Amino acid sequence: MMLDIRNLAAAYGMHRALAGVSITVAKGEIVVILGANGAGKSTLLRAVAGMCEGQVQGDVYLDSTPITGVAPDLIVEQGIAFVPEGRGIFGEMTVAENLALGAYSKHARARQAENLARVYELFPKLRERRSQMARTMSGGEQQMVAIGRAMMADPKILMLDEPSLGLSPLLCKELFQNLAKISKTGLGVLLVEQNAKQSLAIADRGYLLENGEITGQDDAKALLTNPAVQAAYLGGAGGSRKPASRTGSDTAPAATTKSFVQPRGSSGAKASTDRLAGEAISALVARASSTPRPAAQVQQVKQTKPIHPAPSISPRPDPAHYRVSDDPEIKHLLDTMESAAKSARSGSSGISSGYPKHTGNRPQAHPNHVSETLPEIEIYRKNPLEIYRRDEFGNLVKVEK
Ligand SMILES: Nc1ncnc2c1ncn2[C@@H]1O[C@H](COP(=O)(O)OP(=O)(O)OP(=O)(O)O)[C@@H](O)[C@H]1O
Repeated sequence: MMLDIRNLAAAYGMHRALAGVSITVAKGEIVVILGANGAGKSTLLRAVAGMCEGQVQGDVYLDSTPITGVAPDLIVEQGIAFVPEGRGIFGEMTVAENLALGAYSKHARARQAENLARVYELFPKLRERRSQMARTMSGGEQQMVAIGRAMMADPKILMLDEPSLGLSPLLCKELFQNLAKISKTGLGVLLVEQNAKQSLAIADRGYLLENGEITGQDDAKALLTNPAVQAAYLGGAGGSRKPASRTGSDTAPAATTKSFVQPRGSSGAKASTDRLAGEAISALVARASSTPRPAAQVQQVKQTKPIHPAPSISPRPDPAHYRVSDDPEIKHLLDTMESAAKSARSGSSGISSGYPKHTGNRPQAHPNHVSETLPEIEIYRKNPLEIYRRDEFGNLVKVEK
């Protein structure tokens, strides 16, 4: 087995995003992971690529070599290339320059010419447009650049996070046909997709990811005809391709979605609360207090009532003078978060003791000690890659994405 993911778990502070995930991808195989928004699909790919911002536990093997805890650039060097959601290509660089960036590892540099020929053969349009600025390319062409750049790393496994996002149906079709061509060259493809129909059509196997856990797996053809998969992902009765959003509609219940894919016991409202779990309560209150809340947000918070039963609600003050920290619901929420944060720091939640491998330099609280000071802020973010180009005077100028 080329890629072997065993028992992978990931958590962002208090929020568990993945648990016990095991997935395999063989040489030349296309494997698709289907899941609702927030199911943990991106976290899974980022964890395998060594780029997860949270704490990761479990084992990942590439051709039987363990790669868990290895730095992202070394994972690329070992043979896993990752095309993130949003592509991440450099708009102010030409197509050829973007492709060349993909061959930065020693191993890939040695095979740069060969890989470039392979990319141009797969995507003849990239050869035609090699001198064009990437930002002036269409969405589909930019996706080709992103995939081409990943292939310049000479990978054994290509991982893609929702590559069809934002593409027209015609371009989606072309994209999936291209992925099928790529797999025929011997690469294993691990794909996260919301476009279940077209991705399953080219895939060999698929996994269903629900609330961070694998809840089903089968041959792609069997999944295509599975009534539950059809209902949840293929526009069947009561189904929805985007059952829950992480952003604006977080708090809206996806009542029409079948429970087969709806994240269990969670909602967007809980997830967004958990995202704040690492931040100091004092900072949250200070930030909230200085920001008058617009009326629309008042409405959203009210919708969280079923999840966080609030104390009785007093009449709303004048919205012009409204301060978030005065809201009893917010106070209740902050109190809950603070006590959760305290118990996590005292070791009772098991999060800090359960994720020993990648916790960085975070100080570990003594198990019996409950700190009286407020929690410090924890930031799960790594520096983005920055690229500079020399101008005609020899000065370095940052190339924007
Ligand atoms: N950097 C982060 N910090 C805190 N929480 C995060 C972070 N990234 C993701 N999460 C949370 O982890 C959970 C899984 O997120 P993830 O992005 O992996 O889901 P997804 O299945 O890829 O969703 P989508 O289809 O919307 O991209 C969500 O609840 C999300 O809010």
